Amino acid sequence: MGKKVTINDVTLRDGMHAIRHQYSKEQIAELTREIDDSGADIIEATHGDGLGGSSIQYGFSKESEEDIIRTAVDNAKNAKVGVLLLPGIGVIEHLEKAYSYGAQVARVATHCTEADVSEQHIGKAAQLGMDTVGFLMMSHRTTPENLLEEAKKMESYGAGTIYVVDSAGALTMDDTRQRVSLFKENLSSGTEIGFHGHNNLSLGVANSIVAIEEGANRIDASLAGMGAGAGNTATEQLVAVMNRMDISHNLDLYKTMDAAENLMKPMMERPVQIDRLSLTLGYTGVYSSFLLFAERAGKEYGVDARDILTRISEMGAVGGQEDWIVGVAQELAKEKQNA
Ligand SMILES: C[C@H](O)CC(=O)C(=O)O
Ligand SMILES: [Mn+2]
Repeated sequence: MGKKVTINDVTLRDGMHAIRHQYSKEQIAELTREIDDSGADIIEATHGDGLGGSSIQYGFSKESEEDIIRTAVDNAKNAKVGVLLLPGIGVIEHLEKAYSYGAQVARVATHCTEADVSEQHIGKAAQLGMDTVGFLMMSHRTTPENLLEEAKKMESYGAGTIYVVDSAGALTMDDTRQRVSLFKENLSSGTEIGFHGHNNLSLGVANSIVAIEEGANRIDASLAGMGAGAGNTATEQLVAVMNRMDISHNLDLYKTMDAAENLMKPMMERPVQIDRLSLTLGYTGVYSSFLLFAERAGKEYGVDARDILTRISEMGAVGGQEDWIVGVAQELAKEKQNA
C-alpha cells in the first residue's frame, strides 16, 4: 500500500505531557537509544508544548531545551531529531537554536483555523534547510474543506509535509478519511501527508491505518502510547497491524514491544490509558494535554473533572487555554454549593 511509512516518534515530546515535562537527561538518552535502535525515522524531542513551552502556563520542564535536544541528537545514530514549535510560544530564535543543537526536522503547529500565523516560522525552517512540517492541531474543530484551505497556506509557506492532527482524539475513522483524502486529492503531489492520533476514543491505530490507506505516509506514534490524554498511537501496536497488512516501514516489532514494556511503562507516573477522564476528552473534543490540569483542578475544588472538560468543550477552548480550567472548576464548585 503506497509509499513506505515514515514513523515520527513522539514518546519524548508528546510523552512529556504525561510525565509533566519531567523526563531526566538519563531517561531521554535511554529512550532515544531504544527508539532509534527499533528503527523509528524521526524522534521528536522538546517540552510537550514545543520550543519555549517550559513556563508557568504549561509547566516547567526538568531539563533545559538545549539539554533535551542535544541529548536526543547525541544518542540517535540513525533517526533524525525533530522539534515542535507553536508560533507565539516558540519564536524564530528558538528555532535557530534548535537547529544549532542538531535538530533536522521542524514541525510548526497551529490551531486548525490559524495556519496564517505559521508563515514566518515555516519560512525560516525551510530556509535553514530543515525538513519542514505544518501541523494542524484540533483538526476535528473545522470542516475537511476548511482544513484543506489551511493546509494549502502552510504548503505555500514552504512546508513539505502537512499533518492532520487529532489533538483531542475526537476524530472518527470517517472524519480522518475525509480529511486525509481531501489533502491527497488537492495538495501538490510532492507534499507528504501526516497523521497524529490520540487514543481517547480507542481509535489511534485505526485512524492511523485509515490515514495510510488514504495516502498519508508520515505517522506519529509513541512507545506504549506515551502521550497526552489516553496517549498517542502506540508504536508497537501500529507496527503489529502494519505488519499484518503488509504496510512497509522501518521498525522492528519485537524491539518496539520490548522498549514499550521494559523501559516506557515503568517510567509512567500515571498510567497512559483510556479511563473515564481521557475518554471524556475524546467524547467532548478537548485538547488531550488538558487531562492532568483538569484532574488536579477537580480534586482541588471537589468537582467531577468530566464536568470541567465538558464545560471547557462548550466554551470552545483551544490549546494554550489551560488557564481556563481553574476558573471553570471554581465556577462548578460555586454552582454545586448553590444547588
Ligand atoms: C502542543 C500539542 O501537544 C501538540 C500536539 O501533539 C497535539 O496537538 O496533539
Ligand atoms: Mn499530541
